[in-house]
Amino acid sequence: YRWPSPQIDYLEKLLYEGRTEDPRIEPLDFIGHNCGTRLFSPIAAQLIRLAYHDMATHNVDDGTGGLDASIRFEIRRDENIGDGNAFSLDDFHFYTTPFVSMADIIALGTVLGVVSCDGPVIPYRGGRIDAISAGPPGVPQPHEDLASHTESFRRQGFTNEEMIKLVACGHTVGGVQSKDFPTVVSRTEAVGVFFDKTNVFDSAVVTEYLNGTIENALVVGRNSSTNSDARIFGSDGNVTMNSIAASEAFSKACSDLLGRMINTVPKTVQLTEVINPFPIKVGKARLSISGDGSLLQLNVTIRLLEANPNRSIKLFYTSRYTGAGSGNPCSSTGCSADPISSTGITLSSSMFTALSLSPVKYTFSVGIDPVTSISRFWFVIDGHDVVDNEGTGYEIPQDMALFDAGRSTRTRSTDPANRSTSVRIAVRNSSPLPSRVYIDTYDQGDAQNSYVPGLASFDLRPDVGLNDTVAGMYRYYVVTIPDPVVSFDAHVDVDGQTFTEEHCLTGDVAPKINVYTCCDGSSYHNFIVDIRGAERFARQKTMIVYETKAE
Ligand code: HEM
Repeated sequence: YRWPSPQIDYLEKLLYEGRTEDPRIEPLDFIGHNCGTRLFSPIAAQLIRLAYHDMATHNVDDGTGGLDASIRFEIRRDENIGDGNAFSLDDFHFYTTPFVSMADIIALGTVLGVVSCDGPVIPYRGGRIDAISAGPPGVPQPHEDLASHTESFRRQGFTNEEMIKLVACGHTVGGVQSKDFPTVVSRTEAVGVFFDKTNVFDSAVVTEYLNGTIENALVVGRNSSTNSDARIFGSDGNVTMNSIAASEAFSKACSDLLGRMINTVPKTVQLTEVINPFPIKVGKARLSISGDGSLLQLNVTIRLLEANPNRSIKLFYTSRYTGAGSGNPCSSTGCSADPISSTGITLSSSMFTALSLSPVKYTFSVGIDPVTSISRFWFVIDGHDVVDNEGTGYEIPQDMALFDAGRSTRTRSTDPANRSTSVRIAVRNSSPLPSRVYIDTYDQGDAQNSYVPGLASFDLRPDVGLNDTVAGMYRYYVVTIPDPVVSFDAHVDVDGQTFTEEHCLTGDVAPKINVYTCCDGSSYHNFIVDIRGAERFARQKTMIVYETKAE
């Protein structure tokens, strides 16, 4: 890894901080937080089941199928019955990007789901590629016999012993619902029956099975033909179940096997290395134009894994253009700036809690002389520790095309079809003038189109109403794009060269959403005020959501 890597940077943040940079989108790790439930079962259970059902069509013989989000096209099959699957897909699609697939998010959902129910930390790799159509059927069903289950798991790449363990690991949270499986749990009997008596990720499903107190409807259900867990768990005389009865053995087995499950991918897919929390994480660097139009402004964050109230941290940068016009280039030691707060913000998330980490994030917002601009930056901690991207510094690749979220606007409407964003790009004056200013947009699709992302391209025109800012050094270009667009790459073609600003978020467009987190951030008391894009939050019953007028 070397900064910047959009894919790894994004996945690391989503995994460990539990959120994206888009202020409209609920943190991913809030979804199943504290093993919270949705309808009948823990949300975590719904996320894990979705990942298994997506993976279960893998064929180890020819290396096809696996965790590839083909479930997007298979969701209406009988073998995928259950609202949890559809809800989970809908949860996940908000987190895809042009460089992170739905399959990667489905896999990440299992890791976060298990941790949110106090289960083990499963090592996570990225790089999955989404299928573009349905795969063959093949999710095991409870009425099938042991031979067909054994063969089904063999095809998925698991031995008999691994099958027993994987089913126990899956069936430690959640249960069977009568509305989905009325022959297993009668509708008049109950809404559903949980697999074990604890609502956490633990070995109770194993111990209750071994000591005969289990109520799991797939073990002691009223219909013996659908007691698939009983057949599987007992298939080797309980040898395997006994081997994972102790909690450490259960945790270890589940971390390994659920890890194998999410890493079961088509043979053409190359996964990344395991993504561990970065000891030092530099966020995305954004160069924009200050509110009063007089300066360039660099916004960037640095996250350190350990809290230290006595730490001092400074950002240094070098000029892009030296001796140009009236500007004052930085000296050879660089210009310097302090963070907005010297104490930083302590982060909390499901993963950081599971790993006993309390990282601190420092935010820098640095005004920069537009004449000399900026080419690279680095940090110095406590006056001596230099953090400089292995010697090269953190590069600002270009200052020709800058997304100006503050001067872009977004229409408000309760009707999604009437919402749009007017995107403004500040383009640095050049000779010759740019031949083309355009954006490549990305939207995450929706349930109607099986969450297939939408890609489009829009040309911008000079914005005559808003021109010549930053001492006449930048000109604005504008285009209005439809609402589903969540991100775009902005390009400026000048004299045979293309300058690009990547992964700009329409969610950054003013008026801003402020997410105020009450209490310690680990509870559900989140108040979202001054919200744009309220539709993003409509499903979240645990939050108070309201919309205020534009500032
Ligand atoms: C022979 C293999 C399997 C069979 C026959 C089977 C069957 C079932 C059935 C009938 C349900 C109830 C679903 C509902 O009521 O909507 C269920 C739930 C569940 N299964 Fe499996 N399953 C198998 C293997 C697995 C595996 C390997 C995993 C994951 C590692 C898994 C994870 C889950 C989870 C987490 C739930 C609970 C979902 C919830 O409560 O919302 N299952 N399974």
